[in-house]
Amino acid sequence: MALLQLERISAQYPGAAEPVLTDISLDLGPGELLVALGPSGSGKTTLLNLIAGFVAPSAGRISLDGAPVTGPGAERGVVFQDDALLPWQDVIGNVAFGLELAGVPRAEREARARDMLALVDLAGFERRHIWELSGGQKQRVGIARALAAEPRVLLMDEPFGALDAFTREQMQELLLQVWRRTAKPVFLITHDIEEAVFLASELILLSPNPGRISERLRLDFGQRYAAGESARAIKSDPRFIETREHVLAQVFAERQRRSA
Ligand SMILES: Nc1ncnc2c1ncn2[C@@H]1O[C@H](COP(=O)(O)OP(=O)(O)OP(=O)(O)O)[C@@H](O)[C@H]1O
Repeated sequence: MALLQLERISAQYPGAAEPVLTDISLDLGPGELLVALGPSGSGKTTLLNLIAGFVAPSAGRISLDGAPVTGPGAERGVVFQDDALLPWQDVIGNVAFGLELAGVPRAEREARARDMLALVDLAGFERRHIWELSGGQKQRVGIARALAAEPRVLLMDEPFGALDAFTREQMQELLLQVWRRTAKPVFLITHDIEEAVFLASELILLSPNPGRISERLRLDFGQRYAAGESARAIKSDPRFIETREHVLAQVFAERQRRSA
């Protein structure tokens, strides 16, 4: 059964002549990693904000566990590209911050924060200051913080977009490990084709003006990585290359159609 369901969603910003998204239907099932890939302006962030409850749809229905989504909620944890960590708090303070606001007692919230830091391979970093961390480590703190609230789904808005290429690959691998360890369903948006193909168990391609789903693909490269195959072996597999080229061709064909 779908945990998160979008049925024929459209969205339009006040005063805009055109809708930003039209007729978006998708399901996120348990243990899935759904990736939305699209060029700038195709409405990726809007789609994530609709699911997060930051923006309301102009038509259609969004539900989580069968209940309509009407605003933000702790059962949807969000990780942003530039994770706004609190500079005056140490690492564990940042991860436990939401739990503190929710009134969870100190011993319990610190125990949970420690577990989440271990999950993202940051055990031993609890008392570090935020300014002592690299970009990739900050993103891991952001993931640990989102998971600490025990959300039903994790929503990720271009989470690795600001990282250098090497760190970005490391973070993709870390995300797949976290995904395997927690079985947490993930919805992630990106404009990086290789990242999308590597991570997704289901990939949706978004086209702009107005944003809509132009193709859906079921993929298993991320599952293969999570099951122990090396990232290098997967990314040099002819099937991976073929899929990446197919997606690239779709994106270019769409761009050509638009400029014709
Ligand atoms: N709050 C807003 N008010 C009005 N228009 C907006 C708002 N947010 C986004 N838009 C418009 O909606 C369209 C889609 O934006 P959105 O950020 O969802 O796309 P995106 O695919 O995430 O793009 P990018 O990859 O550049 O972040 C753009 O034309 C943008 O100008």
